[in-house]
Amino acid sequence: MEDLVKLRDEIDAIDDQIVSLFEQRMAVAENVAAFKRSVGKPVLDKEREKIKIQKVTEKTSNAFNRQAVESLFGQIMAVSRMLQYQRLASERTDVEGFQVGDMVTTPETKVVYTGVPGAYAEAAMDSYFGSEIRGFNVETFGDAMEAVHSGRAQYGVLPIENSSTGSVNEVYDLLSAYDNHIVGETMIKIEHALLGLPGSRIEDIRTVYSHPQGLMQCSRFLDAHREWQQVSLQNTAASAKRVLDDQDMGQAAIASRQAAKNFGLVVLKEKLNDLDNNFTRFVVISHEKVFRKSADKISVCFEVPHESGTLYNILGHFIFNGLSMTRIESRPIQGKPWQYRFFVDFNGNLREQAVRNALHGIQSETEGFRILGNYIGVGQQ
Ligand SMILES: C=C(O[C@@H]1C=C(C(=O)O)C=C[C@H]1O)C(=O)O
Repeated sequence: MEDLVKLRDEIDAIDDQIVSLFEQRMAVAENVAAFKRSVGKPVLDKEREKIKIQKVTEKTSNAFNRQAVESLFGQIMAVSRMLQYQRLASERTDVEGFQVGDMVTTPETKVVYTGVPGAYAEAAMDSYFGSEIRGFNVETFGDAMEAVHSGRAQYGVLPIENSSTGSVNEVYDLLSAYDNHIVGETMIKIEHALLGLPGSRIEDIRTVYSHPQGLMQCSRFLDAHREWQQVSLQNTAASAKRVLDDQDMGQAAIASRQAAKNFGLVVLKEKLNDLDNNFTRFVVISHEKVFRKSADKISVCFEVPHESGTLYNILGHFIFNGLSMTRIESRPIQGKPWQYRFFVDFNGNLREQAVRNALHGIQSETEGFRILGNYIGVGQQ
């Protein structure tokens, strides 16, 4: 025991030196930040870091320490950069052109959703905006993005995630492709039903239409009817419309009860989803770069270089600045096999310094960085 106390004393003495040297190093890093600001040089200097790692690892005496020193200095330089980003971010007044603003709607405000009346997106629009707006529908998610981008609609409502089947990939891809921004979100409970023509019976069904998500969310029910042909359409309400248009007793749609009402269909079976707790989260988008003072959730996207440890370093900016991530998603980058664009949601407001620090660092160390929006998040069930 005596020995352990002695050894720990030794470690303590060494640690005192490490802390003191670390603080000296950080003070120099601060001067580096001031110099870089004066000449307009970026914080990250990959070449210098590479040489640095080479030099310090050469000074080690065995393979274990070589790897340990590489990792340790990777970390030391990462915090040195974070300090520099903090200094530089505190001088910036603007965050990517986002302005504080309120969402004002009037009975003339045009809001676009995808699908035909009765689509879940229409229900999401109603739940977010109420009835005092002018909603209109388009066929595809791309059409909705385009309508918001061109100003034909002030807002758009698009599904982004389902609690049982996950992300709506196409909407993620459109969010990164278009210069539109998330200004709100809403969540609705999805309850699928099997809809047929009046007089049709489950025994006669041969073809079932729905959105791919609708088919996926009812996979257990459909498994029990494997002889049915499953056909994907743009959205669930369009599937109901198809059944009405074709007037074929052998066809059914998986859609909402509301869609049955809208298209004069009958409910052949209710509660089709595998899970009773089935929610879809919708984002509200706008072409304007606005956020509310009370906004508490931020979505960003970026690409990281195809090198080991890069994502780890980027996520370090959230952790180091005390920000809590709520979601991370990745999508393949078109034309760059096995490279990914990441989408991260985290809690915060663009006016907070910690958020600005983190975003400045992430922006500087990634490609194609974008703030997708800062909005009021809905409680995830
Ligand atoms: C301190 C600097 O800024 C960054 C941090 C480094 C470090 O802590 O050693 C090295 C290179 C830069 O990425 C610098 O440019 O020297």
